[in-house]
Amino acid sequence: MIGFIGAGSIGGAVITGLIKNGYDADEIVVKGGHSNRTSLLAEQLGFKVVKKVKQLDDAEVIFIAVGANALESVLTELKEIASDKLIVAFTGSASVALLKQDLGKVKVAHAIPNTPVKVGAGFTGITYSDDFTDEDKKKVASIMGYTGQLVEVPEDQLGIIGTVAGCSPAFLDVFIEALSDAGVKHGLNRKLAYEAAIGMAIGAGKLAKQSDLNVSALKDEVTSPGGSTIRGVAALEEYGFRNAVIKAVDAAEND
Ligand SMILES: NC(=O)C1=CN([C@@H]2O[C@H](COP(=O)(O)OP(=O)(O)OC[C@H]3O[C@@H](n4cnc5c(N)ncnc54)[C@H](OP(=O)(O)O)[C@@H]3O)[C@@H](O)[C@H]2O)C=CC1
Ligand SMILES: O=C(O)[C@@H]1CCC=N1
Repeated sequence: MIGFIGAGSIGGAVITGLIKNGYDADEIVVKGGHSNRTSLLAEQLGFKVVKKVKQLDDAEVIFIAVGANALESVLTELKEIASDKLIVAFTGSASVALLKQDLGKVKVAHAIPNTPVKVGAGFTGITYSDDFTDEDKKKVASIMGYTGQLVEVPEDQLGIIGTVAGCSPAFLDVFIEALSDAGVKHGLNRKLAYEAAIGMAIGAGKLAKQSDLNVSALKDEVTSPGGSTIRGVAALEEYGFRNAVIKAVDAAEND
C-alpha cells in the first residue's frame, strides 16, 4: 500500500500517472484537502480516499503533495504514524533537514516531479536522507518508475533540477502557444497549428534524447545554408530568446 497527502496539480498528476501506467489503484490511499478535488479524481481512477492522515497507517511509502502553507500541520499529524515508513515530500519548500526536524528518526526524501508524470513521461529529481538504504531507494524507484524517470541528485542541486525540469513544462507550453499563435497569424487554423507545434516538440525532444548529437548539432542540421531556419534562429537571438530563458530560470530560482 502507498499513501498520498494532497492530490492537487502534482499529487494528482503522480497518482494519475501511476494508475494509468498500470499501478494497482487498490494499493493507493489518499488523504485530500478541503475541496472535492480528490474525490472527483478518485471517481475517475478508483483509489481510496480517507479523511485523516492516521488512516494512511497501512502505507509503506507516503508521498506529501501539499503546498508550503499546509506542510507543517501535515507533518505534525504524520509524525504519529511515520516511524516505520518512507516519506517522500514533493513540497518545493521542503528539505531533508526540515522533514527530519519535524518527523524525527524517519527516513525521508525530497523530490520534485514534473507534470508529464501524468502520462508516464515525467522527470523527477530526488534527494534521500542518509539513512535511506539501497533497498528503500529501490522501493521508491519501483513506484515512481511508473511515472517516468527518477534521478537521484545532491540536495544542493534539487532546486535547480526542479526549475529546469519541474517549472519548464510551463515555459515550453508558453513557447508552443506562441508558435501556434504565429502559425495562426500566417493562416493555419488553430487546431492544426497546435498539432504541428506539439508534434514538433514531442519529436524534437525524442530526437534530442535518442541522437548521438547534442542539441547544438541538431540545430545545425535544421539550418540549411541561406535557408529559412537560420533567419528564424537569428531573429530569436535578436529578440533575446536565449537570455529570456535564462532570466526565466533566474526568476524561478530567486524567491
Ligand atoms: N505543480 C507542479 O508542477 C509541481 C509542484 N510541486 C510542489 O508541490 C506542492 C503542491 O503544488 P501543487 O500541486 O501545484 O498545488 P495544488 O494547490 O494544486 O495542490 C495542493 C493540494 O494540497 C491539498 N491540501 C492542502 N492541505 C491539505 C491537507 N491538510 N491534507 C491533504 N491535502 C491538503 C489541497 O487540497 P484542496 O484543494 O482540496 O484543499 C490541494 O489540492 C508545492 O509545494 C509545489 O512547489 C513540485 C513539483 C511540481
Ligand atoms: O511553481 C512551483 O512552485 C512548482 C515547483 C515546480 C513546479 N511547480
